[in-house]
Amino acid sequence: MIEATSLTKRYGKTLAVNNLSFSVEPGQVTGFLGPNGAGKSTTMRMILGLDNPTSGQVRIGGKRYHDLKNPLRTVGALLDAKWVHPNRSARAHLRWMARSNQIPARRVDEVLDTVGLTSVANKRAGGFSLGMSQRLGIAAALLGDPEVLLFDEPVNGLDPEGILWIRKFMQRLAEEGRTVFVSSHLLSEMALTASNLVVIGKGQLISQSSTKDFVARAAENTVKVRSPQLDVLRAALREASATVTDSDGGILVSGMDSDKIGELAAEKGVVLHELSPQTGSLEQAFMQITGDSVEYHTGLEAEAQKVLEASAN
Ligand SMILES: Nc1ncnc2c1ncn2[C@@H]1O[C@H](COP(=O)(O)OP(=O)(O)OP(=O)(O)O)[C@@H](O)[C@H]1O
Repeated sequence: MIEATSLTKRYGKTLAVNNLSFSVEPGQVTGFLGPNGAGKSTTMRMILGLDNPTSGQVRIGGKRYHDLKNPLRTVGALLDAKWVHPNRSARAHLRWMARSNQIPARRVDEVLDTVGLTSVANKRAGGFSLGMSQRLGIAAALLGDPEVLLFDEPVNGLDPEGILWIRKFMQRLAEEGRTVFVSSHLLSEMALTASNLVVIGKGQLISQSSTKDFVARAAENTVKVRSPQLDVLRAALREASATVTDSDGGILVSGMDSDKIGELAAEKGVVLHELSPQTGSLEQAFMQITGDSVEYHTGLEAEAQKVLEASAN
């Protein structure tokens, strides 16, 4: 369990993390979502004692990182996959880490096997692909068999196979009862991976909820309607408190789902030519939730679509 209370970090004039409180429970993957520059990495560094809060605190299993007797046995982290001596083999790298943390050498082969790197254990880590480096980083995080695992943007730059592997792996770690906290700026990826979300923007908490609730809130749909009797329908919808805007020869309705609109049309004897829920508005809704000044990567419409498809399944 991770508990942040009024966590604040200032770098000169920049307030990177601002009065942030949240908790991360064991047994599930919790996504840490926010746009680039929102303060995710800074928060993770404070959890790991790599940076000191300006004020507030964060505890892992009730303790501050610096007060943990054997930190690697309590918390493992993947922050930067390329943090490996390039001429060392994967096995030598892990043995060196194990030695410096009083972890038995036999654990090295166990974690290599867990992440599927046994066959390349003696190869130079400097020659590894990004996907293999990520696996090695995860093996290192697992060396102390920790209860709590942190992953900072673990799927950045990975191919679809690598992304799928990491997603399944994190879910497996959570099923084993561990606390898994993973940061990303991609809503679609988090919607597929995490069952809970801590969402931040400009260093502040925007929401902490289940992923399902967050996506439902972000994806509040509009419905497109075409009809030869639009005037009648428009008036009936407004009377029923739905919001109606004209669009492309038809109307867009929000505040009422498609079932209800169809029933209302039937009641008024209105012929419908189209009644289609619009799902592309997730990005906009998400931007509203996360604030006006955030910058997201392009391609979010496609991302939004994937989220909606996944949440429908
Ligand atoms: N060591 C530092 N010195 C000064 N400013 C910093 C430092 N580290 C982070 N910042 C600033 O703090 C803010 C939050 O950065 P942070 O890296 O934590 O965000 P992030 O959500 O992890 O973003 P990204 O996904 O881009 O890494 C940014 O404005 C960043 O420029």
